[in-house]
Amino acid sequence: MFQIQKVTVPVRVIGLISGTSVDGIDAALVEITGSDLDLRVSFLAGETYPYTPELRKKILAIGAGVPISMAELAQMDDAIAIAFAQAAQNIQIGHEVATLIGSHGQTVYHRPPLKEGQNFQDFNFAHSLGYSLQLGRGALIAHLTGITTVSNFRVGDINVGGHGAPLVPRVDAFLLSDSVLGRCIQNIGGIGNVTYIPPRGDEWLTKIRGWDTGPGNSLLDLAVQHLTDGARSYDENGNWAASGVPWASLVEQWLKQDYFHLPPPKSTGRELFGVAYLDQCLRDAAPYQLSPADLLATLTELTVASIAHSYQTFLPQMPQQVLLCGGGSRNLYLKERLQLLLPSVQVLTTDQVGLNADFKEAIAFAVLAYWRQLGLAANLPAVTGAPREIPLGEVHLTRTEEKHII
Ligand SMILES: Nc1ncnc2c1ncn2[C@@H]1O[C@H](COP(=O)(O)OP(=O)(O)OP(=O)(O)O)[C@@H](O)[C@H]1O
Ligand SMILES: CC(=O)N[C@H]1[C@@H]2OC[C@@H](O2)[C@@H](O)[C@@H]1O[C@H](C)C(=O)O
Repeated sequence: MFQIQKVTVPVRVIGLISGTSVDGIDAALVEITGSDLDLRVSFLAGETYPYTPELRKKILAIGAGVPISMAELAQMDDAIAIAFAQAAQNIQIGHEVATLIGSHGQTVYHRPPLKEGQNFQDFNFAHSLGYSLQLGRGALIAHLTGITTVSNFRVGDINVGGHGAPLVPRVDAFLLSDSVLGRCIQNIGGIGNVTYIPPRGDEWLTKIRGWDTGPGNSLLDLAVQHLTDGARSYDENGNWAASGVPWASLVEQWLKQDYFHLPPPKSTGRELFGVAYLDQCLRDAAPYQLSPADLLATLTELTVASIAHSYQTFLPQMPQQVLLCGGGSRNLYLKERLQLLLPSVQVLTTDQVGLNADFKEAIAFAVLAYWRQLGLAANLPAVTGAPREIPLGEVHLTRTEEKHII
């Protein structure tokens, strides 16, 4: 069985994730040494492998609540695992083979745990556990690639009462902290999420915070698809939105929504910020007869205003820097608007401090798998709401490794 001993020799790991944008599988091949403050990741390759249009359509459909049979669910689980295994094979071309895969899989459903006083189907389960389902089973990825695969990272945190998300903050802490500067690492994928990292010092790890800020690109992408009858899937560089003007009173109205006022720990998904949410936004905007560009500028403003508002409301103090990552970090208009709303803060991307902004999540799941093999904790209780730190992920051995155990 593959096991990491004292890690001074780099371990070659593949990280795989498809996020809430469902745009394809991000694969990163990295070499890792160390464990916490000495953690070092060297990025060897990164690539996004798009899903086939049929598979993407099915994933979006079940995510939007279209009912399917158990047999179809099992088929989807395997179809996604096959696509992930293929991505793992492709990313290794031209490199020495990896010894470990960390696969997040594809989230198709996420229900955060209930907070005290919230109702669920007429019953008040004060401590009801959350539920999060990622498809693309790790066992099949290990079977097809011949590489030990760690998957299903969220369930361990959820089983002890946490949200199971976000999980990247602990990795952010060790790869992106600074001895002097306070930083927010802001991912803008389909959903936005933040990691607040105070300068390294006494008890700094316990002072880290993180939560899902709300919509990232999800509403923007859906609006672009709606406005172009599906001809375009996103607004490249935010150019279309940049030609419009945000409608302040609508943003103000939308910011009253409960999620933005819920204190952390909190997590969300397309279940909330999806098609039905955009439909409501379109109904709210109808009386103003906004041009398509104004609508996109207004939705962009909701994303940046929800980020800025959550920092101002929930952070112990404002950071000196915000480091953007995820696809939304490429939206120049969004970046410009965020800088305007946070004038005292320097808005950069993680690329500018040496960590690839497009593949940071894939890199993080490589690190989480590596930590799992070392038996190290992966969650941060202050972020997920779990009562304690625990190692996360299920380890799937290859067939050869299994025979060796028998
Ligand atoms: N050049 C660009 N200009 C504007 N937007 C972009 C650009 N490139 C990517 N995006 C946006 O980023 C999205 C994809 O982001 P990303 O891959 O980080 O999301 P994800 O990982 O699926 O989501 P999550 O982090 O919520 O799981 C695209 O759907 C698009 O909206
Ligand atoms: C349930 C789920 O898949 N959540 C994702 C999603 O995408 C962004 C945000 O919502 C974050 O909470 C999380 O992903 C990242 C990788 C995380 O766990 O840190």
